[in-house]
Amino acid sequence: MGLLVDGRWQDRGYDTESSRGRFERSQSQWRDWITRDGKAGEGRERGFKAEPGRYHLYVSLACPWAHRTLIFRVLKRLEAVISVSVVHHLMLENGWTFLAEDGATGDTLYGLDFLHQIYTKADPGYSGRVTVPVLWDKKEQTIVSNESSEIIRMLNSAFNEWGDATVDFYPQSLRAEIDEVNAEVYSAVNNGVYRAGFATSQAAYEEAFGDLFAELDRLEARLSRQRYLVGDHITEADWRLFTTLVRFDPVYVGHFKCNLKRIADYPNLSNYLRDLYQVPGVAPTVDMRHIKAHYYASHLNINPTGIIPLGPEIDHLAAHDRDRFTKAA
Ligand SMILES: N[C@@H](CCC(=O)N[C@@H](CS)C(=O)NCC(=O)O)C(=O)O
Repeated sequence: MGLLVDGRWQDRGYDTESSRGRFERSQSQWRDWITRDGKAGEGRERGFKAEPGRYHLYVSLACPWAHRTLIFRVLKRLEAVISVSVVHHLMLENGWTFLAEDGATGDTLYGLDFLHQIYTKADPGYSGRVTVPVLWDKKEQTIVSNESSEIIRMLNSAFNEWGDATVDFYPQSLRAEIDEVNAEVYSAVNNGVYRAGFATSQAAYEEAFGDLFAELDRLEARLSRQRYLVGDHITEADWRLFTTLVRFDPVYVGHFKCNLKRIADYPNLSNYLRDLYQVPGVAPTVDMRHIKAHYYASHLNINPTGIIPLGPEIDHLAAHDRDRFTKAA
């Protein structure tokens, strides 16, 4: 694990010393927008026009943030419109690499060795973390965005001419509620598992752990009343929660010490997880081998032997009971 400083790669972990053992996620630095007409996003200078074949995603199948973008690409039917490269699941001294083994594709655009070279191709003086997902513009040869929450909004609305315009995961009328749910889920759950797992003080771990399970209890109650997080239609909020839930029992319970309960112990959350998993197109985006191997073998500060546990056994294709809401409606 490392980062770029003035364009030079340095092998360094997260600094938790200055924050009393707390893991604090850095802000993503590339925040431009692809729009239908090519106008720059609000407060931005560079504009990017939606065009088929122009853009590319660099993802890891292990990463929950990158996973969101893959789900949107599939469900918005953008596979032929936006191409993808998959990094290798191991992230060690060189960060994410393009070793083309075990389901990783290599860098299908330039044949580079490391993801950090994509960042320095876009900005030779870049300082910061080298994260997936990256939304890349093949025409301008630059990064449009490395912020998954914004990339999924672009995929949701900018490419409707070529994708499925009937699918809208961020409808105007639900935006305020979606944003509200996202904010809670982000800090306590999506980022919460990392705050627990990467904490280097007992107090920081316990704080994250408390926030996480309090929020899972609230979500369990919410999902006892309605099929999805925001009513009876799947929205962006559901996909953002899904990518954390699907990793929870196999990885976060053990590796990140989020072990008060498993998702399997929450009837509504576990049925909801199966419901989302069974949406056509979603299952192939879930690569449990990459997920487990990445976390357990890349974070050697947490798991020094790199041994990847074999369990648990989970059947995401088992029946779920979520139709009960639709039928009652
Ligand atoms: N805010 C970013 C976070 C992305 C992120 O942290 N990705 C992780 C993988 S799960 C990563 O690439 N980490 C490498 C690092 O921090 O050095 C987003 O949502 O896109």
